[in-house]
Amino acid sequence: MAQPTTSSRQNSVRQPQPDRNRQNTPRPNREAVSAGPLREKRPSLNWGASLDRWFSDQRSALTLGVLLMLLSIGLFIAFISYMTTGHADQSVVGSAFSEPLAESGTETRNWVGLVGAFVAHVFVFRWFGVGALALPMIMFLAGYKLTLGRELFPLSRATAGLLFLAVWASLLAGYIVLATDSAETASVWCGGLGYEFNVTLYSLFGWGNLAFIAFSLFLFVVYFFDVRNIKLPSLSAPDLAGSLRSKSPKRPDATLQSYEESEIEEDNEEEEEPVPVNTVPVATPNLFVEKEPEVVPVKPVEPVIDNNVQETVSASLPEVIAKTTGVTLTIKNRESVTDDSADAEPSELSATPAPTFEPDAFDENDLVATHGLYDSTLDLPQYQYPTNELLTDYQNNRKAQVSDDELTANKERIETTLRNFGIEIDSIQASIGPTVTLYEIVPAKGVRISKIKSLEDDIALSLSALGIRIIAPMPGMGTIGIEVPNKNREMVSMRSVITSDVFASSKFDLPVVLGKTISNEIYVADLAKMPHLLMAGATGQGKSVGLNVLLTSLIYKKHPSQLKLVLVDPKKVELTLFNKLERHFLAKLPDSEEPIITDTKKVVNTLNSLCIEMDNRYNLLKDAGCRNLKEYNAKFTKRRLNPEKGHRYLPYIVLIIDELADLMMTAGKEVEQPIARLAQLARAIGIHLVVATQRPSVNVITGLIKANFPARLSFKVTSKIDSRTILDTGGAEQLVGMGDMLLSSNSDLIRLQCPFVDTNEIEDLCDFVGNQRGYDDAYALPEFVGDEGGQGEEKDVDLDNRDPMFDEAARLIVIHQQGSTSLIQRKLKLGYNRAGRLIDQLEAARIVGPFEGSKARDVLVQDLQLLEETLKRLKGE
Ligand SMILES: Nc1ncnc2c1ncn2[C@@H]1O[C@H](COP(=O)(O)OP(=O)(O)OP(=O)(O)O)[C@@H](O)[C@H]1O
Repeated sequence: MAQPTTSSRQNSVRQPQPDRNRQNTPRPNREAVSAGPLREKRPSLNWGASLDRWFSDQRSALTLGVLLMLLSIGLFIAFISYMTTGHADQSVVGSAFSEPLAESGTETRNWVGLVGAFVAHVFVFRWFGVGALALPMIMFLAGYKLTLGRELFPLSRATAGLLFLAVWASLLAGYIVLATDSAETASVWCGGLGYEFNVTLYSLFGWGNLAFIAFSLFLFVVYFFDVRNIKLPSLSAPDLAGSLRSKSPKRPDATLQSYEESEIEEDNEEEEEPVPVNTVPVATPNLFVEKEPEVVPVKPVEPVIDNNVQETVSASLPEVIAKTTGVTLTIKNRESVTDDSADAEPSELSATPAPTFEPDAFDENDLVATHGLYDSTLDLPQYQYPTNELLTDYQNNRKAQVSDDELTANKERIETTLRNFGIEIDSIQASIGPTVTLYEIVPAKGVRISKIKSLEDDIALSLSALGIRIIAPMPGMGTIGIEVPNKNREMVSMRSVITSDVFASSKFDLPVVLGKTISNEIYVADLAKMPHLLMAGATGQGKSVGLNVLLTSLIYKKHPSQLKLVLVDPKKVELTLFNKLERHFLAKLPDSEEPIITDTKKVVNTLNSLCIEMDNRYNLLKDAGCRNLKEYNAKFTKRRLNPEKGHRYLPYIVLIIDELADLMMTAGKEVEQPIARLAQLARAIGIHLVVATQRPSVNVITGLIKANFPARLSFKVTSKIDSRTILDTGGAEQLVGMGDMLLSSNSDLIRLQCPFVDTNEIEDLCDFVGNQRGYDDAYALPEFVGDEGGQGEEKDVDLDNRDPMFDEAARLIVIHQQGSTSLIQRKLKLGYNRAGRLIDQLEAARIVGPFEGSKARDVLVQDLQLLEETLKRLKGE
């Protein structure tokens, strides 16, 4: 027989085929189809792919989902019906195939007819008995997921659980049926499986097979709920009552917020951070709870009866066990709690503090599939980025052109001056910048560059201009540059740079627009890469405007959830306008009233607090196996980091200090050390420093500070020495003020004109942002108790009234030999305040040494044995 030719096969492929997915899959270009190698495109050859396509088509999923739900309801009714009418139907089902169908159909008593009776007969009578009900439940859950795209309960776990219960219920019912000798009437409850199994087991163990059935339940509970240990209650009656009460009060539909509100009422101090208003975590507490779960300690709890709160949580299996047997199971697996009980704090299920609680079944794939990527901006979903109209359009001042006459005259003067000193030049070219014009000279062969450089003052004199700067040689150009200030300079408006393409399309992490270069290009830098910036400039030369420009750039580009500012303003007036951003962009110490720090003592505390934040962040990065903030946040966004282990989205923190000189005078080493420490280490974890000073002298910009600030920016300074101090080279003393500046970064020196932003514009900007809905409070930095605070508190520590977690914390500290609050915080999952109180108590008990700045305290007890003795002594045993 003639085989079809290749072309005839191709033709058959090109025949119009009914394709259900046509609307979803882009239709291939006709020509491409006819011209391309068609053999590979034959859809009929790849069943797997077609099936995949069919499933990925939302219409198919919807159809299948609804079908499954309908079937599950039908089956459920059929099974229930069979359990009541099964006996009557058994003969009908038995004779169904020997008699006409219509006849059998009319005889059947099942509510879902003959089919219902038949299916129920198989599943209920032959197999699982009452356990068969699990089947329609599983089908319903699967159908629900397919139809609505989300899960009522985690499907795989629910299926596993229900399948177990199906078998187990059948076994238990089988046992009861056998024990009561009621197989004749009640075998429908246990099904064939349960009955036969029990009969077999009975012949082996007698009535002891109940132990087997009970043990199988125990095994299931252990593995399904990942139970690690059983704590027999050593609690007194009120303790137990307290502990049970502490876990049960819950509104059935309690959102995370409402839960936290009640927590806040209980212990206001425990609050660590403003609760982010992120809709995703609110709806699904299984996901990103930004607040660390607090372990509920076992302590006598005063009965608190809250009328709003009812014990309506559907008791989970471990709870039932706990209530009925008095044995508390410590549950490790968070997901074991069903969806609505996921509202519950994990540790609430344990009557004993459970520092070992580590939810490890954190299935990020499931989470991303169900909820999508984490979006920090959903904290403030309505937030509007500032509009360009808030900034003034300085049309009139736009261009200050240098006239041709001015250009030629300057060129000639330069040439003459150089010739007068015996220097010949081959060519001279001018490029006009906003503030200065650069004359680029190609010197004749044999001219020594140093000679030209030494003529700086003479050239300035002949041009009768201030602020001439000679760049000899121009880096990478083979020319010599002479910068001559323009008579009429251009004012670079903030609006013109913000609206520029370079800035608008910038993908930098922390883009800051620093100004215009000499060739009129807009210069945008990434503060995250700098990674810190030192700024100097004599008074009135544009430093404050420069800081405002920097802040404006960041506020224009960043969402409040991504950036926090710590503003230090010892001059008290420069940054006050930014007060309005308190609930959006500012960060402050928990106890401080003012979001902008003006008091030196507070500055020291804030800097140390940032060091703690840095340490905390490093610990988080270490746990997450990430090298820097970007990787960490990317991982968090993909929901691969478990918030219950303390992980959270980490915003960038930019610390701005407006006047370092003042601080160095009043606090010296106290500020120098944390600044240097932050500058050395904080880049990777997203804390960046911008430090400005009027006096760039060596006792302000010390070697320690300078070494850690590779990017430095100088406005006009008063002397060459100052210029050297800040830039390591002269030149800043030659600048012409009003935002004329030199940026030294990676050994490049660039002259820039800083944009101008006026106070009115800043005011409008801050009003615009500040009037929008923000967080409840400023971003809370970790609490830091200064030296004298620590001393004072020591007297207040009452060791008779120790924290319930005291022993646990002491053991932790001794095991790790590290007296750090953050260790307690992380390992015991406590708030900062409570961890701080614990460390004070540990100090009072002489388990740790006194406070030593941002370093961890000494641990005074060497091993656990000694510690246990100390603990006994404290208890008076
Ligand atoms: N980029 C700029 N473009 C145009 N004019 C500017 C620019 N920067 C500053 N000026 C002018 O210089 C004045 C002083 O600037 P600014 O207040 O920033 O100085 P400062 O260095 O902060 O002074 P101080 O240290 O005394 O606070 C401004 O009022 C403004 O008129």
